[in-house]
Amino acid sequence: MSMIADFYGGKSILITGATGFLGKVLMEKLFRTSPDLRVIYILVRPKAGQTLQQRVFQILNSKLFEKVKEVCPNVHEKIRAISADLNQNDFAISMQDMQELLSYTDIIFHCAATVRFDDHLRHAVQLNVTATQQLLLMASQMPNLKAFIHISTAFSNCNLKHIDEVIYPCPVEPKKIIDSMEWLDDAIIDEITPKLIGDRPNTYTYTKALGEMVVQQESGKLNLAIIRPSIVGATWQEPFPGWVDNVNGPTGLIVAAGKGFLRSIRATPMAVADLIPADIVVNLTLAVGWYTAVHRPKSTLIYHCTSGNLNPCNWGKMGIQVLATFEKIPLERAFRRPKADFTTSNVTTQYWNAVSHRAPAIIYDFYLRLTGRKPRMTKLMNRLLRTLSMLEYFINRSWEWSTYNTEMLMSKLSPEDQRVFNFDVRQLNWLEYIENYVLGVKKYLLKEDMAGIPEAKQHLKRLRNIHYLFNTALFLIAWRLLIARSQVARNVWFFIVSFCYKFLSYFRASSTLKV
Ligand SMILES: CCCCCCCCCCCCCCCCCCCCCCCC(=O)SCCNC(=O)CCNC(=O)[C@H](O)C(C)(C)COP(=O)(O)OP(=O)(O)OC[C@H]1O[C@@H](n2cnc3c(N)ncnc32)[C@H](O)[C@@H]1OP(=O)(O)O
Ligand SMILES: NC(=O)C1=CN([C@@H]2O[C@H](COP(=O)(O)OP(=O)(O)OC[C@H]3O[C@@H](n4cnc5c(N)ncnc54)[C@H](OP(=O)(O)O)[C@@H]3O)[C@@H](O)[C@H]2O)C=CC1
Repeated sequence: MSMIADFYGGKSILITGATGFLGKVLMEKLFRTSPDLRVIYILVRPKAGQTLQQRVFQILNSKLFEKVKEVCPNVHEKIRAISADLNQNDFAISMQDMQELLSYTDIIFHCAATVRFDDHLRHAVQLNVTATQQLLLMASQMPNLKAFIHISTAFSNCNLKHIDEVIYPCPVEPKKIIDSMEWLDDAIIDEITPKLIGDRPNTYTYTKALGEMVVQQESGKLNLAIIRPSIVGATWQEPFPGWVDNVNGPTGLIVAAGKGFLRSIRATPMAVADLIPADIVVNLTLAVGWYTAVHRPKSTLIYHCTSGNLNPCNWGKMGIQVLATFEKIPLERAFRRPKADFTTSNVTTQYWNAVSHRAPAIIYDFYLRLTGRKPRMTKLMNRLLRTLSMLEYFINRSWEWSTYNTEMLMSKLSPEDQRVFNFDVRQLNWLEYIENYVLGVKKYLLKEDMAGIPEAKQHLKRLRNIHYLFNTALFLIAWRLLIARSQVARNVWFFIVSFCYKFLSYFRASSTLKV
């Protein structure tokens, strides 16, 4: 009997960010392990021409929710999508919906955020700080609320090397930042952004740190906890291995490597790749929700959901395994063969960017133009290089996160809960996980059919032949130009030709003698 699953039975749960990567895995696990929960309220905005209902329908009918439908056939009735935009005052929730949320909510999981690294500070503050503050205000008016779980990031303090499960204050109070965003114009915000974020690499990590401070300021009144996952990757085991549906973090680079766009990346192979599977994050989150509501710790506990100190893997090992998997199971219609390497200096990075990224893109676009098609590769490559430059900060450093609270919580779980809500990253086999991750990228993100593997391998063989042909042609042209211009090259060429001629004459003469 799982105490955690039992706890969520009959409860009304509010999830923000339920349409996101982590939110969907969280919802799936809740429905699968506690099908008798009362309702899950999700705050959703209409997006990309889809209504709320269409968005929910699409999620529930996706591969991710296949198992849920077996254990909870009436899942459609248990999900209540509430129209909300976290950028608006009171989230633009109708009075009636607001009343329902305030009256019934038992637990809140706050996952919504902007995870873009390059977001304008005003927008990042609005979503990651102001919206958190507003949600806390709403929470304080909920008579039945038992726990508020805030999802932050292990990188909110990435300006430090060793990070404990505590809140590190930012120099400027979040309230002051929120106020200033209301009256400062964009130009001034742009000017002060580097000063405000200080030694953090982007507005994302900075605003997530401010969000934590906002949560801490409410800790006297509410029963709160903060979860800090590191780099969230595809699922490890549940509902099945390798599930992933967006390109954030390493996923996009795995796609780019598999399609042959990514040939070199500035990374430190020995740096710790602090990846954490999405299902581990979700299991910890649900265990924290239970523990916070039932045991009501005296202070707001912070839980690091990281892998580095318990079961470290490095980027070198990860990269090699990604490429090894693509050897066996290639992606379809690759641009070039998957073959990438790590570089460590700025000079070599610039060199390989020019030779391995920009030059092939220019040549391919030239070919597209010649064949009457629209060039697109240079644009795509520029975007990839921009993305690489944004991610580089995280793949050239290592951090140490202490995990006392997470380990303490593990020890409080019954053996059954440790099994059903397993967040023990020590049990994870990295090579197996990465292989499943790559497979998941192919199947669930790119929706490629496994039956297409022989054709994909054939395509890679063709690319290899084109590569050899191209290199030979390039060499011959270069050589021809060289001997036209240099006496030394002509002498070398004369020497090689006469040597070959003599060798052939000798070979012919000796074979004639034998006869
Ligand atoms: C020895 C052998 C070596 C072999 C090596 C080869 C193997 C390679 C695999 C291993 C590589 C490991 C790399 C690890 C990278 C680690 C990242 C760590 C990040 C840690 C952050 C902390 C965790 C968090 O808390 S937050 C969650 C993470 N958030 C993000 O990841 C968001 C990042 N994305 C952005 O901020 C933006 O998308 C940005 C700024 C990168 C680009 O913005 P832009 O406006 O230019 O474009 P978009 O419209 O957003 O997208 C354009 C285009 O790019 C695609 N794309 C987006 N993100 C990625 C990505 N991560 N990788 C690749 N491609 C990406 C996107 O889909 C769009 O494509 P279209 O085709 O145009 O639609
Ligand atoms: N992915 C990762 O590697 C990590 C993530 N985290 C944290 O985990 C949480 C979830 O991240 P993840 O699932 O990856 O992110 P996603 O980008 O996949 O999801 C973000 C969610 O927030 C919602 N959202 C954004 N803006 C609004 C808005 N204005 N109104 C309503 N909803 C909005 C999105 O809705 P919509 O679908 O409408 O856009 C989406 O559901 C975040 O707090 C993030 O900081 C922490 C560490 C690592």
